[in-house]
Amino acid sequence: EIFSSVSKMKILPRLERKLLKKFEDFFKSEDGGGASEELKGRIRQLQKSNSRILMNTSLLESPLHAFRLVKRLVKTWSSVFKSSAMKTTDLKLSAFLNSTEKWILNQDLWPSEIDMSGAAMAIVRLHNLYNLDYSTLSKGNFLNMTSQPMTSLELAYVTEAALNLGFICDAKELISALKARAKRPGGRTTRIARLQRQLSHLAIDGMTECDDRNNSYVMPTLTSLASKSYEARRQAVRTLYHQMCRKTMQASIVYGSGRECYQHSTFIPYLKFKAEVVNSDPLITVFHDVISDDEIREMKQLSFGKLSPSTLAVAQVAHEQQLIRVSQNAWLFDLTPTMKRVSQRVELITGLSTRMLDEDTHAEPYQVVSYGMSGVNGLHEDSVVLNYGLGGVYGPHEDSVRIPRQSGNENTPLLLHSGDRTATWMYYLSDVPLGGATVFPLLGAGIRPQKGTAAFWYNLRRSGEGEVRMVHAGCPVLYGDKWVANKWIREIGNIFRRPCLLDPNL
Ligand SMILES: O=C(O)CCC(=O)C(=O)O
Ligand SMILES: [Fe+2]
Repeated sequence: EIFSSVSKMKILPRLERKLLKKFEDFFKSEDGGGASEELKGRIRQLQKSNSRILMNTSLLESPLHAFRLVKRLVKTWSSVFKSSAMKTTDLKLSAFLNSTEKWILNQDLWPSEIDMSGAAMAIVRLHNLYNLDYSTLSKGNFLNMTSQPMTSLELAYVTEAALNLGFICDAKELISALKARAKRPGGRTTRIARLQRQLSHLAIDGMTECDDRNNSYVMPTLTSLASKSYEARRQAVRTLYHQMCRKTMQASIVYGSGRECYQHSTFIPYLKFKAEVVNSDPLITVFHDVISDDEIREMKQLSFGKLSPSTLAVAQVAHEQQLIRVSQNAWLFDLTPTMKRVSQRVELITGLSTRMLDEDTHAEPYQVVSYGMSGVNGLHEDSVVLNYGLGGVYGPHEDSVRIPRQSGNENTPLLLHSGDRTATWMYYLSDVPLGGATVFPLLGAGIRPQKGTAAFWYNLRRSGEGEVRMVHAGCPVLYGDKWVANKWIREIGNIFRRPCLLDPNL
């Protein structure tokens, strides 16, 4: 699928193939006489790895394979260029190496060190959150996919990523795996000593240990939570969020207490939609088969060139910054007949107006979100948009913007005219084989993405106050590609369709 974010990753083996071809051609040419057997051997080795992945690029939907490919392109290739340039005195070979390295580094999609550490971080985040086993990983297995065992160097990169994320527990497990290897004949320990030093610094900085792995954590009541500090509340929500992500990993599409199925009618008599109540109070509903594959294709097509890294929401802790939102988004207006029709459907089903006006608009344009690893380090913001589709995530947040979250909040002027985001309608534009559920930590409810469905809920109470229980999050994507389209429906244009009530409890 050309519009998927993993598809950019899938272009890489073809790019590597072109690079290999340049070497092959050079070896065969008159100028190639100076190439050593060693260099030819390394290229043959790389050809083998390249053909393996070219034959089955869907392997790259797995973070382990993705990491290994990026590592090869960044590290192995740079060592090929550097060491052969150092070892040779042949001018023609030097010139070839020089120009070829320049050529490849100029390819927009060619990954950099940042992408490599981003891929390693994705692996750690996924292991941490879903309680996966590092000894399985070090044997080269990720979920149900098997491959060659990881090298110590690869493991060390992943360990470094764990340390950079401040994941002490994960770093400890990885260091033990490295130590077990060092005991074998020929094992090396210098790298381990360095990683261990880094780990002890982290511990001194007062980072907590292994706190999130608790599956039996029970949410304190909302009233008792209200008296707690902001930090304590945030931590409680995070723990529940992680718990919910684990619970929904392999659940059926809808996970919640109030499951109930019904035919949702519209004012067009024959037009009914299958609906499922995910949670009854506050209400969260999932609607099935509300957007067709053709409509989805058009929506992705329209956003493809417009995707840019999502701005990060508030970052509380420096090292957690990258955990909050790893995705790209594009804004789409109702400019085509398809988009108009897709919006009318939202109106038909919810009874709310999605009319877009210059001022006092009833709804926002679609925010199409694709979860990838661009922006992982917050460093990528200005560079070429890369989206390798690894470990995309959106941490717990509320969609309503009544309380400006940051000074200079960009939403404030819009808020004055159109009111808050009364309701959220979210189309799911892809299936996600593993991970990537939308979860509501305070309600114990969750929705697994299914192409063609949509979720709907109100962010405000009838009194106009924000509904704090609607905190929700997108779980990290373990495998596959995730796309959603948000339609936020505004308050003022819908005041008669959803009248306000004075009772703050409603
Ligand atoms: O991707 C998801 O599941 C949630 C997305 C979301 O909450 C948002 O974009 O506001
Ligand atoms: Fe949201």
